[in-house]
Amino acid sequence: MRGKGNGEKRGPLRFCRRPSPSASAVDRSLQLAARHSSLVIARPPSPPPLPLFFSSSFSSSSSSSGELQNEECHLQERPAENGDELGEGQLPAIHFCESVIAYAVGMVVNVQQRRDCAGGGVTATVVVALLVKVARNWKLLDLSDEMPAHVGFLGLGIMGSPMAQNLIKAGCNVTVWNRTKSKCDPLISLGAKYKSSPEEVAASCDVTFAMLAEPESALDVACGEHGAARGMSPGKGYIDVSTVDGATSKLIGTKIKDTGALFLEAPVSGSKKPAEDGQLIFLTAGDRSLFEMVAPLLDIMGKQRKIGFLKSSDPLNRDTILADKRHSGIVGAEKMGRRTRLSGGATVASASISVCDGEWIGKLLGDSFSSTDNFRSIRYTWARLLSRFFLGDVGNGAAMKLVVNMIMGSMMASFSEGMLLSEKVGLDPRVLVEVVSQGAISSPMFSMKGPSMVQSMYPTAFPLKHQQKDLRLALGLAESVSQPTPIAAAANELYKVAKSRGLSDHDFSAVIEALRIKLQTQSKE
Ligand SMILES: NC(=O)C1=CN([C@@H]2O[C@H](COP(=O)(O)OP(=O)(O)OC[C@H]3O[C@@H](n4cnc5c(N)ncnc54)[C@H](OP(=O)(O)O)[C@@H]3O)[C@@H](O)[C@H]2O)C=CC1
Ligand SMILES: O=CC(=O)O
Repeated sequence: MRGKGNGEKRGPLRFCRRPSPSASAVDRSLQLAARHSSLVIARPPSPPPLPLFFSSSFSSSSSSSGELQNEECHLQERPAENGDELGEGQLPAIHFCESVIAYAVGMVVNVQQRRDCAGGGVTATVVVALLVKVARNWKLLDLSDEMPAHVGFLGLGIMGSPMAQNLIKAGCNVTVWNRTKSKCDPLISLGAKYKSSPEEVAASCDVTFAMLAEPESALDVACGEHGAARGMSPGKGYIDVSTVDGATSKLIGTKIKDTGALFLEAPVSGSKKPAEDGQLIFLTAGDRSLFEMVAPLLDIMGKQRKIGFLKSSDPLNRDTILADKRHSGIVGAEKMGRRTRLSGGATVASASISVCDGEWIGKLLGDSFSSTDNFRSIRYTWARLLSRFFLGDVGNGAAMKLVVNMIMGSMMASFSEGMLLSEKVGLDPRVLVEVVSQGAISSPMFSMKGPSMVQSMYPTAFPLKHQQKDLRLALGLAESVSQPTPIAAAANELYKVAKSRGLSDHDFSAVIEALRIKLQTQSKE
């Protein structure tokens, strides 16, 4: 028994239960016992199957209106890696133990009663499972996953606000601070507490996230006069999710760790919309134990995909399905009939996936189905692909983020150049966007931003000034290992021109305006 109610102290760090626990093995045992009682007594619960991990790549096609029509998911069997976790379908160990306890005690009761008929076994197992459930509800037996009870959030800009909001909506106890206090108000109205300095937030919370503009503000908020470090102490944790360079991150990490607290750098990939939808990718490094403690929080803010595998006696007739954490069940799958033989002899099918709000579509294993209930009768296992990566020592998360954003900044500059060239030679740039979206260089970024770029509109998701900052920091990183990066360097110059023309707070796709200015200047000469 581990007593740890909401906010209760357990050692220095307080934990609470996950806000939305998934159905436990006991719940499932009860459902199973009710529906297939012979299964419950016929044999003890099976051990968790060996973990299977798959890498996936997605390509999407879009309609002429640019709307996402479907996604195709290709899977390849691969060894387990950082960021992988087993899904529920594979019975995490804790749920397995619960089932074993329920079953074993049920058998003991059964034997003591000297009843060996099936009905007695079922009754005993169901009674014990019910007792376990009651004990769990009364916190006499708590086998659920845990997460830090009090969460601080510093920096409520484009990214920080929706991230903190998702934590609040998920039931976390969140305390916020932002330099401009008015940005805290919408979160306070959702239930967040407010403190007037980073120090006070850190002092009152178990873990504190920070999402600041650039290295200087990240450093100031963490280590300044009333910075978070002053409120830190052993058992607490500081997670900096801002995009900064490795040196800044190391400095912040050292100051935090000097207080006895734990530190994790965790910059995110994904912009305003992924932050709102809880679909971010976390690139973490630092204290592994803090990474594990805050994993449930990262999963609230971050992307999760669940890939299911229908079991079939015919290895050539296995199907893959994809679930999305925003939906309670599998979001939908449509059999394509295309199958791929993969390395190691494993065989999985390709399936095209459509999100359809909980309703089933398509066909699996040749059977039509239209409801979640129908699906539940099909045996399947699934792996959870999590979008949080633990990359080792502090600095590696920052470096990964800078490399990714260096590529992104160059891609956007190149896309802009192509759009202007297509215009110049008399092509319709809207058609270019469509052509690009259908081919090998398609990217959600081009499909999302292309249509508004054609209209010279740049609604801010990722501010141009931050993209230029990332290019600057990436060039510094390259310099530190003497690697030439001519393409990124050229792109950086364009973003600098855009900044000097007052486009800092526009979306980074406004870099096309810097090219336009160059064209106009040239034609005047
Ligand atoms: N937007 C995006 O698509 C993404 C951004 N990022 C990165 O996340 C970080 C935040 O980005 P985003 O939310 O877009 O940026 P915003 O510019 O919207 O927000 C910046 C935040 O930093 C605060 N801040 C700035 N300077 C200071 C300072 N001197 N002292 C205290 N606080 C300060 C701002 O406070 P105030 O409100 O008072 O100005 C605000 O809370 C950046 O590092 C960015 O590169 C990462 C992934 C995607
Ligand atoms: O840092 C920006 C992003 O979109 O990721």
